[in-house]
Amino acid sequence: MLLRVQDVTKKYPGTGVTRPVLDGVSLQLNAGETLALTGESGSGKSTLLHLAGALDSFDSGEILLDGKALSRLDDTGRAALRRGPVALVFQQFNLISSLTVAQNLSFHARLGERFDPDWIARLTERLGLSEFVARYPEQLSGGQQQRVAIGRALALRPRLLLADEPTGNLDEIASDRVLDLMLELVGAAGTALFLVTHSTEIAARLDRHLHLRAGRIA
Ligand SMILES: Nc1ncnc2c1ncn2[C@@H]1O[C@H](COP(=O)(O)OP(=O)(O)OP(=O)(O)O)[C@@H](O)[C@H]1O
Repeated sequence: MLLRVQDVTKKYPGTGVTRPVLDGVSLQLNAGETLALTGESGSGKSTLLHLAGALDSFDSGEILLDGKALSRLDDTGRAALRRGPVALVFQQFNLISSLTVAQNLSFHARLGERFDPDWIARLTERLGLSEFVARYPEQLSGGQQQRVAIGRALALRPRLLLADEPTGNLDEIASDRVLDLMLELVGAAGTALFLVTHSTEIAARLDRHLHLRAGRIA
């Protein structure tokens, strides 16, 4: 079992909201498996993804990644996770504006000492980024930036890719193409994918599909 979320609850303090945002959520994800999470706006999808990526803390329950309890990790342990086993793609791509496409693609992999030039060359080619490698993010379209963000995450050959609406800014055809590529590339890297989406069509293409309703798996 790669990811195990056990009865997790989460409240955001200071908001005056007493109902937990996540209210006893449990799920499991095997190595190499793809899982879609849908749910209405505000149902807690992004919160759950953030918790799985050790970006935020939870109030009770436990999240185990490769058997490691996330509640017990300190900042160093959390940072180490994101330089190797776990990679994230969010709707805001967070590309580094002072680095070229080629440098953005290899940045995290170099930091995590997982730089593999052949794999990055394959990602660059498959993601259709070859002609843009010398450009800076601001010289790219939104869809091109999105593909760089996906490539940068996969450059790590992570065990788990957490993706929050990674095709949310694309039209249907572009979104299908990017999803095809993501599925191909996570398959090639043996990476498990945990993907938040509003689209039931996208969700249907993954191995499994869970739905979150008001902080609970429906
Ligand atoms: N940092 C925060 N502080 C306080 N409340 C928050 C914070 N982040 C999210 N929330 C609240 O938690 C709830 C769940 O938010 P979350 O972003 O997880 O939902 P979501 O299902 O991903 O929504 P969407 O589909 O609109 O992105 C919402 O009611 C939101 O207002």
